Amino acid sequence: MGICVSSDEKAEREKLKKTKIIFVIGGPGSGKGTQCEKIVAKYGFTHLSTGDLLRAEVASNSPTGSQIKDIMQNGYLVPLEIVLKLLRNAMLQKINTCKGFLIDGYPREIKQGLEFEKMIAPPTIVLIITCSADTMKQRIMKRAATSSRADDNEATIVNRLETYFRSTDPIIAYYEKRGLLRKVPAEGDADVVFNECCKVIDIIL
Ligand SMILES: Nc1ncnc2c1ncn2[C@@H]1O[C@H](COP(=O)(O)OP(=O)(O)OP(=O)(O)O)[C@@H](O)[C@H]1O
Ligand SMILES: Nc1ncnc2c1ncn2[C@H]1C[C@H](O)[C@@H](COP(=O)(O)O)O1
Ligand SMILES: [Mg+2]
Repeated sequence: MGICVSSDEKAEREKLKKTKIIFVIGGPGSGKGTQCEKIVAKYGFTHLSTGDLLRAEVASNSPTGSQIKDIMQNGYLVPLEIVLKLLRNAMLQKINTCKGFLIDGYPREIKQGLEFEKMIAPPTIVLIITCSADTMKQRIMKRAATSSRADDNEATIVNRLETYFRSTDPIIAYYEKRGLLRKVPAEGDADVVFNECCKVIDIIL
């Protein structure tokens, strides 16, 4: 017997497939959130950061929040099922008003990308913000002075960088092969980086 899909669910899937979806990836502190804010201001897209969704879950003291708190505090990846469920729900909440999605911090592994396509839709492009590990570290340590993030500390940064570099090359190769990858160098000033992001986005509008 086939799986029964309700007409509401079919309509949601169709809407998600028609919406522009930009994955924004890059190392910890590379500037994903900063660029997404600028893109939102110019293009009116909806910004969803998986890190923000997970931090909100921790702050809510839900059972899932308790399950992932230590993982995040130590700079490791949260299980895919948890991240994707939060992300899909957040997308569905915005689908009727959204001009396009910026999915910040996802995918962190190829299987996240594959499962997203199965459950939601393929990305229109994958924007990768690139800078050196030293630059990332310096940016996070500067942010640590004012952020309340439990993972903005030297010990966790080491793990976050290791996690990033271990899992990212296969993601780059996978989306490059499909012609979806767009690289934006991010050593420079945030406005210079933004200018490069705009060149990439203007082409898909
Ligand atoms: N191009 C830039 N030049 C200098 N500082 C920057 C630049 N882009 C972002 N920053 C600063 O670096 C810090 C990290 O930026 P941001 O939060 O956007 O990174 P992120 O990739 O979202 O990090 P995370 O993965 O930890 O969420 C912030 O304090 C931000 O103001
Ligand atoms: N896509 C993700 N998969 C697994 N874990 C994730 C994902 N996005 C965020 N996380 C966890 C692990 C990260 O160290 C923290 C903070 O994310 P950030 O993008 O730096 O805000 O959350
Ligand atoms: Mg961020």
